[in-house]
Amino acid sequence: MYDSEVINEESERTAFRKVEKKYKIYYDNSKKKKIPRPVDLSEVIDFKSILEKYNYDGELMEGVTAIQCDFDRSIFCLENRPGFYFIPGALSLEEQCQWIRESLTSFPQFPNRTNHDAIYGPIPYLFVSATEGKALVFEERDPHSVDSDTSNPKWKLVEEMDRLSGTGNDAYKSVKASLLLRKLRWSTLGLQFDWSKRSYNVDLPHKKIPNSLCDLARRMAAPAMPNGEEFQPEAAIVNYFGLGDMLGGHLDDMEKDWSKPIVSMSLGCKAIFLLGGKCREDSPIAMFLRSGDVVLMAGEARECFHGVPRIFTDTENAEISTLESQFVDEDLSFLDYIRTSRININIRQVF
Ligand SMILES: O=C(O)CCC(=O)C(=O)O
Ligand SMILES: [Fe+2]
Repeated sequence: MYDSEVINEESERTAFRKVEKKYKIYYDNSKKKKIPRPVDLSEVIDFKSILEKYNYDGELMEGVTAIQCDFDRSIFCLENRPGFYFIPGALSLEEQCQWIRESLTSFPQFPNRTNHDAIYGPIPYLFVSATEGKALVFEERDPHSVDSDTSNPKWKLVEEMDRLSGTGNDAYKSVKASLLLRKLRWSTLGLQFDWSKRSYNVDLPHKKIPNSLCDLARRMAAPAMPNGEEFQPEAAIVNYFGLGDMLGGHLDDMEKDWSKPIVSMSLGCKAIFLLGGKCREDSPIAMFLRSGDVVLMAGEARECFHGVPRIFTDTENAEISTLESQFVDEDLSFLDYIRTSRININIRQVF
């Protein structure tokens, strides 16, 4: 579902893939610099300008509707994608900063799992280690050992200088924490998903999603909940994107009840989101996702292919200057990270 590298030949020819390729970053080779190929963004729906125009004269573009409910932000829907909701600027700057910090520090911590677990086991304090210039030294796992204690990694953090001076022991290999941070692609909160079985495994050790994130998700989900029920956040996936990273077209079909929304929050650099139809042959609708935007996918929209073909990290297009100004007065490591990254937190009710 998340492996954008594995795109089989058939899907190479679909309408979804065609649009994905249109927006994906390609470079034109010049002698010295890699220059991103210009892309025509005129067909990308921009809910920020839709909101500005709506506030100004009450007008909406064709195909877009506004829903009336007792929510303190404007919510837009697409006529031909029932169950899809877009809440531009739903999160305050403080909320954005808070969830960026948590996404980088506490969320990738055991028992939450990350894409690194399969190779390295849990890595504590990855973000801090990266900013302190540390390296991780791994002890080769003994293939005959039957150690099942996954909370006890077989490696230690060392100062970069120690690493350079060498351990003199060939059984060790090392990798810079900063490289692992750049390669962090996802972490999972709450009930853990077993990718190999493509299902939630309630027996895997897990920690509840933090209450404040649950409260936020419940509040955001309310407009899309059937019969005024309360959303129960049980699992979340945090996606981390650097320049050139994309999330291929997929469906999130592992949760039992599709009438409940997926609450999806964008943080950091601006991205293009593609919302397709129920098959890959349906041409997707492209829209911008900015830091603080929230998207809800419920009902029929849960059956629609979607993905993120592009993030923008250049100053003109990333649109994170206000977010940057929040981070300048504190730890600059968050600022460094978010300048070239996007984080998405999507929260699900599983049962
Ligand atoms: O990054 C996004 O905005 C979408 C994420 C997503 O679709 C997912 O994790 O299932
Ligand atoms: Fe998804």
